[in-house]
Amino acid sequence: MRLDKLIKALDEGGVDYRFHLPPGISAAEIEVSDMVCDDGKVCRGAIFAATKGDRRDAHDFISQAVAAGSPVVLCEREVEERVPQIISPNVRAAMGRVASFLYGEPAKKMTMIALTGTNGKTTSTFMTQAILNAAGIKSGLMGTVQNDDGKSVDEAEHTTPEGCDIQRLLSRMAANGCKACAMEASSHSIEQGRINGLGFDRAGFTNLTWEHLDYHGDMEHYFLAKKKLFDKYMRNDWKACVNIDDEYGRRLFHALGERAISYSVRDERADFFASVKGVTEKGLAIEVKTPESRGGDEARLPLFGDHNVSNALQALSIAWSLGVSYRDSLAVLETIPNVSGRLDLYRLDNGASCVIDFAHTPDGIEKALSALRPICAGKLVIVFGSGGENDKSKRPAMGEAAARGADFVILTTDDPRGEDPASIMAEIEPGVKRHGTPYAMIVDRRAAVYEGLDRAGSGDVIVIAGRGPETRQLLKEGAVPLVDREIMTDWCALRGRKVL
Ligand SMILES: CC(=O)N[C@H]1[C@@H](OP(=O)(O)OP(=O)(O)OC[C@H]2O[C@@H](n3ccc(=O)[nH]c3=O)[C@H](O)[C@@H]2O)O[C@H](CO)[C@@H](O)[C@@H]1O[C@H](C)C(=O)N[C@@H](C)C(=O)N[C@H](CCC(=O)O)C(=O)O
Ligand SMILES: Nc1ncnc2c1ncn2[C@@H]1O[C@H](COP(=O)(O)OP(=O)(O)OP(=O)(O)O)[C@@H](O)[C@H]1O
Repeated sequence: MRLDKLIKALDEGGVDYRFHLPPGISAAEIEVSDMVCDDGKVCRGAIFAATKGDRRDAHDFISQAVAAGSPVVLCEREVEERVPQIISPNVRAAMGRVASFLYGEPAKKMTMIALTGTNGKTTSTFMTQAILNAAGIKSGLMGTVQNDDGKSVDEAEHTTPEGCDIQRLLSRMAANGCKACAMEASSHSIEQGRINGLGFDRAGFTNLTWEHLDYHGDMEHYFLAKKKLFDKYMRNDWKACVNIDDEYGRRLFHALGERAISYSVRDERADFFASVKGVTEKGLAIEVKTPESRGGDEARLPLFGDHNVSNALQALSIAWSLGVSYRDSLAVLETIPNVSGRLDLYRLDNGASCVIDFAHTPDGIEKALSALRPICAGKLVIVFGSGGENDKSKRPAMGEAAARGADFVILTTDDPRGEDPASIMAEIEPGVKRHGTPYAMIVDRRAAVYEGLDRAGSGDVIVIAGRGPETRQLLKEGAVPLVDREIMTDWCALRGRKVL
């Protein structure tokens, strides 16, 4: 796209910016084709968006970006480099809007769906995408685990990418024939304006529990950040699907009025309701009521836990609101593959089971353990830690949830980042001590998992929680490769055990 055309689009789109064009440069002679916010990713023709982060001010990298081929910068103050400058007071919040015009407003070509909430976003987003794809509505996906542009799948860096990365991904989805995009909207991304430049046709709210209070301060502000999605980012004729089993979900449901569709695993009056009729080692038998049926529709989900029934209802209600029959959706959910690292269950040849799960909040731990209790004939053991340099207040509550739900707790290291792993464990420990559950503290994660597996005999279930499919452990010294599933398979190899 020619720069003068982009500038015209920004003017017509009402974007708040000031344009600085150094003398002797013509905007009509500059081609821009991409936008990045990391100077290491600059290629010829890419606009460099200079954000201010927690650690660095990217204005310091503008000269490197220009040298690498950036013909234009999006920045917060005029800089010396002799390049055209799109100047905006908050680049992080502006880049999504600017990039949306650069990439031809790709979101407008698709049905846009955003799912928010503390837990369950990834799972519900996967389910929604699978249902839409099966219904012939080709759908892309953006989320914590991966980004899918309709052709290829890449590992994700963030739950919700930066604004320019969102728009680039959407343009690839549109080019690959996607008619919809199901994405996760984290509270950070809403608060920072990473989703600016987007409008949504459907949004979902899964739940709001203790997490990210280091960032939001308290639950009220955390809720208000999530609520902004529904107040500021919805298009005409939007609908929202809301979990009314959650206290904040009920509040949101009442605030949204007739736009809201409710779902519940507790309250039969909800628009979508499901109850668990049976639990086996293969999953759950559920009965479902929808706005079109009075109940009696049965389905077998290859998943565990009420929380996954809730996630299934989130996806079912979103798809139904887009015209997909609930029976077709249930058929898809009956064969849905497990989302990587979400209650991945491995049966070992000694009769024990090992489960890898991403639970990293008090509620996630509680839900994961209560999902596994019905299929645990023996002892339920949990191995987990808590991430460093994020919400410290949740640590004792995580310990308490683990001690309440498990028969044995092993505290260990998660991603300590710059913090001392033993100090993090010491902050979880008081919560564990509130119950009489026996526990151990083993700093080295591999040794902790080995200890859990060594303890597990026939009928026992050991849950390795907190990291799901993550591949790198973030230590003070830097990132090291570490995959929980590989620790389990290494243990099997060492002890001569097999995964069945
Ligand atoms: C690692 C880290 O601390 N990152 C925080 C930081 O991001 P940042 O990328 O701006 O980092 P920075 O190092 O300060 O760099 C500033 C800018 O300079 C650029 N740069 C930097 C170095 C360089 O050599 N060249 C260069 O161009 C960077 O690309 C960046 O644009 O500053 C941002 C603004 O305050 C934070 O949002 C961000 O948190 C990262 C993204 C993060 O993961 N935050 C978490 C809490 C988060 O957002 N999580 C949610 C999911 C939450 C959930 O639901 O669980 C998410 O959506 O991912
Ligand atoms: N609906 C739910 N309610 C409570 N806990 C859940 C729910 N769904 C999943 N969990 C738990 O939370 C963990 C993370 O689930 P999932 O990845 O679907 O959520 P998320 O919202 O994407 O999380 P994050 O944004 O932190 O990646 C799961 O491993 C499980 O232990």
